[in-house]
Amino acid sequence: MRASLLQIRVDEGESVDSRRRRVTSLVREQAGVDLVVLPELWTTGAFAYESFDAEAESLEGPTSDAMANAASEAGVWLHAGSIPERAPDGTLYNTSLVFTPGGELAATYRKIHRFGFDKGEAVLMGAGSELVTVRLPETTVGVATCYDLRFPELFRGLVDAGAETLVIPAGWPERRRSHWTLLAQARAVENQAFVLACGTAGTHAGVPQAGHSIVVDPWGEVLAEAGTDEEILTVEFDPAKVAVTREQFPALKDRVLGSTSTARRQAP
Ligand SMILES: O=C(O)CCC(=O)C(=O)O
Repeated sequence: MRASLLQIRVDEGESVDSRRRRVTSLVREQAGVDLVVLPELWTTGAFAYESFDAEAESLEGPTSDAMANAASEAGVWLHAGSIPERAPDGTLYNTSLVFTPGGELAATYRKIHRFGFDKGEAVLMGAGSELVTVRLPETTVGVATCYDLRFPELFRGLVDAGAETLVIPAGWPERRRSHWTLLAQARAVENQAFVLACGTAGTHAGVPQAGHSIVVDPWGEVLAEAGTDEEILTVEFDPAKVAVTREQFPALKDRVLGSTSTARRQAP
């Protein structure tokens, strides 16, 4: 299976419209790969909080339209990263869009863990609540977004739902790049799954982006890693390696869920 991660440069020197046109062309040029992945909130930038409201769109908005057309023109599965979605009730969500090679919207995922603590995305957007997997011909993809990477229980839920390849669009800051790489490898090792994590390049809202999009195999080996600037990272991988790894080193079968009942019995 071949995948291209499009590590898009997101900075204020380029308008949202111009970036949307540029990214649409880049997706069209990926004909021949099976899966294309874009980063989180690449229209606005993940830290451009003040533009979320103005640039929010519905699931039938300009980004969704452009991505549907680009996916069908290229004939690829497209994880189009995420958009600031305005839901019918007015709530904003950080919503990922996955398109089939025919350009149909196969799945949406509203980011569950919002970043910012008591500001930014955490107060401007609503939280998703549903785990999402998508069946591709070669593999079952589990989707998560950026800050979700820090929450291993979400990924265990995706594995329980059948995920073999974990796709994670992000707008991860340069300041915590070491966490990004470490956590991507950790999620791959502990879940014995491929991890395809696609970040952004550039600087927006004063936050330099880490870049370093990364593809990790179920043994934790890094198959490909981008630099810091805009880059297309194309990688070939064998989805069958997930079953082989899980069979040869069946750690997932040894999961034991802890219980608090023992501790309660021992309490005075
Ligand atoms: O967890 C981090 O360090 C970065 C998360 C983030 O930037 C995001 O979710 O947008």
